[in-house]
Amino acid sequence: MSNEKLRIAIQKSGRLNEDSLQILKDAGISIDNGKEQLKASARNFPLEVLYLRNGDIPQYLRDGVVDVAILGENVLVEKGDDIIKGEKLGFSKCRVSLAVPKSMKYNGIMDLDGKKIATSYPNTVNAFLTEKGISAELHIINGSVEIAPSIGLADAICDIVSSGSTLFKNNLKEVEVMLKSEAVLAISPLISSERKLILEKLQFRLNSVLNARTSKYILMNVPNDKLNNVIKLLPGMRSPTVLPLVEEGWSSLHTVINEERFWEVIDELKQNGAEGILVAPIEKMVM
Ligand SMILES: Nc1ncnc2c1ncn2[C@@H]1O[C@H](COP(=O)(O)OP(=O)(O)OP(=O)(O)O)[C@@H](O)[C@H]1O
Ligand SMILES: O=P(O)(O)OC[C@H]1O[C@H](OP(=O)(O)OP(=O)(O)O)[C@H](O)[C@@H]1O
Ligand SMILES: [Mg+2]
Repeated sequence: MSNEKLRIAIQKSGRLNEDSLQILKDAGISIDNGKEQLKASARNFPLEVLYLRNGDIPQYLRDGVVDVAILGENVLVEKGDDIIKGEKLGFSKCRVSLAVPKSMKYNGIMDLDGKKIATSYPNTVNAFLTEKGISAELHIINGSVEIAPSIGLADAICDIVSSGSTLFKNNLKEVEVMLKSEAVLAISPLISSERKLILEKLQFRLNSVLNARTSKYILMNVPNDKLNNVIKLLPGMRSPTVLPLVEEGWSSLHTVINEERFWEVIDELKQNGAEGILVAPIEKMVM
């Protein structure tokens, strides 16, 4: 057997760290995790994990020092346009937005022409403003961007927004959403063909976890004369399973459904006489 290992970078500490370790764990990969260690190996998968600062990861990918990473899409947009974007991982959802003081009358992006904007994402802002034909002066800071307007450092800011509470607390309002982001698998353009084979195995496992996370296994009892209506509401993996109940005229119907779709159709299921609806989590889902 080859000793080849895939090198993955994940955030050392911060918002992505915990969910990144969790998704690897759910994919059946156990990592010996001395918290102070900056490098660790997986026990049961050919994977070496490097714990790094997010902002440094695009350069490591570019140089081929790491093969793959878990990173916010927003970081790739800012400084990794040569990095290959893989699977979206469904966590750390946020947006990168422009915000101005609540008291400012904002009629459109032209109101920012000639203004000063504080941000940690200069390339993203520049690309956005250039496309709109706006020129502004950027003030680059690495954190606490939202206080810039209140201390007279800038007229507007560009930063990450999620719940909006940081903007609210700083008397700011979101005026333009420049991009939407979530954690993604980021892949080095220099990855070797040998390691690519390991990456494909990792991607297969991650996809099984992701499919399972967004799907539910549902069971319900349905009167036979309504079965066709109910089946039309529920597209399954191939098609639903229908089993007769002991009580005549009734069937038990089993299927897999996207959780959002389930909430969309629940009222119609009930209207069609479905009873005893059970919804169960799925641990892994191989398509
Ligand atoms: N409030 C938020 N809600 C959801 N996701 C967020 C939020 N803030 C940041 N993120 C996402 O998580 C990523 C990591 O954010 P975090 O603040 O932990 O790290 P950082 O300070 O940008 O990076 P570094 O590891 O270099 O210190 C961001 O790039 C973004 O994709
Ligand atoms: O819309 P909200 O839910 O309030 O989230 C947005 C805030 O979260 C991030 O900061 P973080 O807490 O990661 O602090 P940091 O600046 O130290 O990275 C981001 O830079 C915003 O300030
Ligand atoms: Mg942050």
